Amino acid sequence: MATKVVSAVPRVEILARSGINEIPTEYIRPESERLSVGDAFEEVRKTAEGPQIPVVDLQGFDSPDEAVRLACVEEVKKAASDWGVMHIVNHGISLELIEQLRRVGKEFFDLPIEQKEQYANDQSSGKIQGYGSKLANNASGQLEWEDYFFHLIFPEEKTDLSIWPKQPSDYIEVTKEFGKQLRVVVTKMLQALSLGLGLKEGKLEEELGGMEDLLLQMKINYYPICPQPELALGVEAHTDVSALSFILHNMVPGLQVYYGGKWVTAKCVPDTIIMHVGDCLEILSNGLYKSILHRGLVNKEKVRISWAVFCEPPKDRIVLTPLQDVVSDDNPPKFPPRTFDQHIQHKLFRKSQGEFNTPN
Ligand SMILES: O=C(O)CCC(=O)C(=O)O
Ligand SMILES: [Fe+2]
Repeated sequence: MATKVVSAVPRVEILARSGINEIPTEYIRPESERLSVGDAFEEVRKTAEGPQIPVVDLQGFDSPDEAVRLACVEEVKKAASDWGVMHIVNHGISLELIEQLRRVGKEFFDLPIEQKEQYANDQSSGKIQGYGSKLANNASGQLEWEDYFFHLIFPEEKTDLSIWPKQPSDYIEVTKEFGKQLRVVVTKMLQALSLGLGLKEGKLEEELGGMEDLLLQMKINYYPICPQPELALGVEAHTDVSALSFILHNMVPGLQVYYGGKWVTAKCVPDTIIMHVGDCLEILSNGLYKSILHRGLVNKEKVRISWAVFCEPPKDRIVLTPLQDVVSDDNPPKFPPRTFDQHIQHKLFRKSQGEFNTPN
């Protein structure tokens, strides 16, 4: 008798398709947080006025004219130190490749659940790559309204293609190519950010492990339609532990960043990639570049898919500490030295102590 693959982990997609009008209590956010949560489509309309995530044009960075190049560095520096997040235009990745990436990710998530379950991760045994959903990691058992697929995409020799989707048949080819091209953008951004700190352009890249050891990890976030978007979050408020994170999405709103004491909903700006400064870069720059608090809203109308790529230093080999050139007697180090792994453990510990009381 054929047995059906049934996961012990509840998939949000199944829940969303079951026709429920009310979401289970595990997905309902605490009352204080709910005050600022709403349907993403309604929230993005409200953001039309007020401060907006800056749009940064990277074209000038390749200019032979030094003044044009420096103006671009200034723009990147300003956005990274004021907001810690920006929409990048003229990033250098063709729209065609981005469309292909969107297509193969969507085609994977369009597969029947049983097929996706064959790629299920197993967080309890440390197998973190693959298809997954958030497991409750605190006493309140709070869950997020999303399923995801997580895997390393660069450097190529560290990828494990055996766990990548085999369907659609060009998933691997397209995603590999995207990883390669995004890696070029990573170098460019790290160069601009290094120059912005008054450092040699290769400094941040070198501090983070360089071509061999800086890892690009991709998480495809799949947010099903939610019958009560004003009660749930797709991704709860957090800062990224990475050095940099890049986000593409299917032009459905959802991302919010906490700026100036308010949640600002990101607009869908065509032909741009969103880039966040993560905790590692905040540490290296001694807080000049900000790792901004952000979260994901859901909505009643459309499935949202986002592709987040986290650029991470090696776990144990590098000690992250504010760079010598950016600290002084007037600007002493704001962060103690920690490896990436120690930083993650420290954050988990603080969370388990209930220390992150997120703003409303
Ligand atoms: O879906 C998004 O836009 C944001 C996702 C995110 O913040 C994350 O995966 O860390
Ligand atoms: Fe994030």
